Amino acid sequence: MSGEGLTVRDLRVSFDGFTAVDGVDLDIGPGDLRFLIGPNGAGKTTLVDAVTGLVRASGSVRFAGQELLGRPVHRIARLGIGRTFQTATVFEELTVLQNLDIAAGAGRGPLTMLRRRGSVPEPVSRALETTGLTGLRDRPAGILAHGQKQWLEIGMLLVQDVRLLLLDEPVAGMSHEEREATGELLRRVAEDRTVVVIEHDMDFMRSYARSVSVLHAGKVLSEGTVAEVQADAKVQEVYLGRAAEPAAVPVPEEA
Ligand SMILES: Nc1ncnc2c1ncn2[C@@H]1O[C@H](COP(=O)(O)OP(=O)(O)OP(=O)(O)O)[C@@H](O)[C@H]1O
Repeated sequence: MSGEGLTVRDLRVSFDGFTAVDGVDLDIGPGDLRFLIGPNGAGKTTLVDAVTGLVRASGSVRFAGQELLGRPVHRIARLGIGRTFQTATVFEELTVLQNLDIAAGAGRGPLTMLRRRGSVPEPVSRALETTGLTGLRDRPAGILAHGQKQWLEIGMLLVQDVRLLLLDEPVAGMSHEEREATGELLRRVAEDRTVVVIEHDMDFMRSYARSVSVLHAGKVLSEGTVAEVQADAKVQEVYLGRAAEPAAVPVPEEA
């Protein structure tokens, strides 16, 4: 495994006096596939918003030796940090290839993009292969299945050479097969990048997480391997107290 790690220290985000992220510390090593789980409103998305510059925060967030807090969104992106949202944002009327080419050109001038139009740049063909979309490269993104759109969005981060990917519920609404394919894709991506996944799907988390941080009320409640987190009485209490959300209950496997 290689790549850069993410270090978060005493991260705090407040909205009008309400503290959504309340002194979070995280050490996410290079090549980790870290899942952030926790009940609704725990602060998971706000934490990712803070890392990517979408909300103001205090504390420290360092990636690849650089402090991120205080930088504007585009400068954080330029450091190799990219995210997806719960709804895929691809250009539906353009082909898969065109979507990837535009993403790859995000950091290039229009002349460079014109010169390259005739051939498929190497990072784009690699992203097509990694995401399994090579056979669909000339189809409009609008006809892709839900899962394939999410993979395209991940591919758009890969062609930008994003080193830290932050993915918000990447398997929401996916079929069983799509979930498995996504898990395998994330494993491939994490071979040489750092991946952070916000997730409510506990089966998916159990199958693919290398490490887990459980957030609750803006704080890190528990952290470790899947087995360690599942065995943590504090985690069981938080989830088992939420009978209205049975899908979110991480029942210990060997209990
Ligand atoms: N822009 C905002 N203004 C005010 N409060 C906000 C804002 N964004 C988030 N919050 C609040 O901060 C808390 C954390 O929200 P956040 O979306 O980060 O939780 P989450 O763990 O991602 O939840 P979910 O799993 O439901 O997406 C919630 O109480 C939410 O209502």
